[in-house]
Amino acid sequence: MLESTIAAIEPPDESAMAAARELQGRLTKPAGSLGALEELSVRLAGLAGACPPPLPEPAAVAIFAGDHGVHAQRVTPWPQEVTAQMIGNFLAGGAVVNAFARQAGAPVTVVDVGVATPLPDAPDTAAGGLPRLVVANVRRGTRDLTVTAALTRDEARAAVQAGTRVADELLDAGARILVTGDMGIGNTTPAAALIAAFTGADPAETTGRGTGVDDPTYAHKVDVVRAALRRHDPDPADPLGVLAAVGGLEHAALTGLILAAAARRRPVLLDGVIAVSAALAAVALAPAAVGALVAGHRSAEPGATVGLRHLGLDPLLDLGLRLGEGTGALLALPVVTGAVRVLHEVATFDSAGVAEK
Ligand SMILES: Cc1cc2ncn([C@H]3O[C@H](COP(=O)(O)O)[C@@H](O)[C@H]3O)c2cc1C
Ligand SMILES: O=C(O)c1cccnc1
Repeated sequence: MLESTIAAIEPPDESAMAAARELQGRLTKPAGSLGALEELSVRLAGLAGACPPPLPEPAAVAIFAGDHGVHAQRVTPWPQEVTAQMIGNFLAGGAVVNAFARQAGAPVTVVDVGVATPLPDAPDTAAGGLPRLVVANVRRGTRDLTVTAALTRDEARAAVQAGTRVADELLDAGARILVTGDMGIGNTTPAAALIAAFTGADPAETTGRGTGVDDPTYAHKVDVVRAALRRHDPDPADPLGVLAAVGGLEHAALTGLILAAAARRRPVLLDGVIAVSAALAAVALAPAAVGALVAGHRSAEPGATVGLRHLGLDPLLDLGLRLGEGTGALLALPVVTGAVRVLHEVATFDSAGVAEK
């Protein structure tokens, strides 16, 4: 199943890109005046194989949640139970991601792909507007990657496939763009390890303060990432092996979501450092998947910048966010829609009777 998804991912359609570039040049604005939006519109035309590409509406947010054995190494000050408790908050509509999703008009799906502690009772989602919960728990949290591989290869594959299934469901239901979200206390540590493994950057460059650790904890966290890489020596040519050795269940599921969307020529709006680490795995598995990726924002986590550089992606927003959940990506959604809307709605010099220079 994963192999057929990967095989279906094609490079961008050059003629649709050329048509979008040409159309941008005829619209009633100075050439290039929409800056990064112009190149984004060209990329989305290439992905869709059409000019103009479809408006990315409606969007759908998928928040993948998992726990982490490396939590035992005190890489985060928060108790592990907060992952499950925040799922309760998401399902009740009370988290930051819910506020931003309501603003964007995007439904939220919360996926338990590897939470370790019991989930709180879900509120009655029939009430309308509240997120849906999908239970696809592969195991109750990863193993401690400083001691052993975080996941078996089969577990990593199962988590990737959970992500592809969720993407397929959301796209079948009519979503035209997928927005990535994550929840998992401790998950910036495996993200830093994945980014170091796929880019070759030093753990000191890929590790950040996550929820806001103090100086001694930060130094320890860098050591933990360094020790994990030394122990497992993950091979970037074996992306599933990297995800298994030093990844997380939500990271692997996000990799699957990206691959499935790319296979169906639909864009994925990336949130923060967890999404970037998953994107590196997806692009290692299928290089052409990069054509489906839009970087929503530049997370304050330094690994996100290292990963985006490796992917050749420029983030749309740079607001110093360091939350995750999908928050930064949701704020960028109107920018993506605007970039495409220009190709649909703006008059040409010819049609509007506006003189050219
Ligand atoms: C209340 C709360 C809400 C969150 N929402 C997202 N995260 C974010 O912070 C966590 C990663 O940071 P670290 O690796 O330092 O633990 C993840 O759960 C991520 O989604 C949160 C964290 C907390 C505490
Ligand atoms: O940017 C992120 O994705 C992020 C940053 C800190 C904590 N959790 C997530």
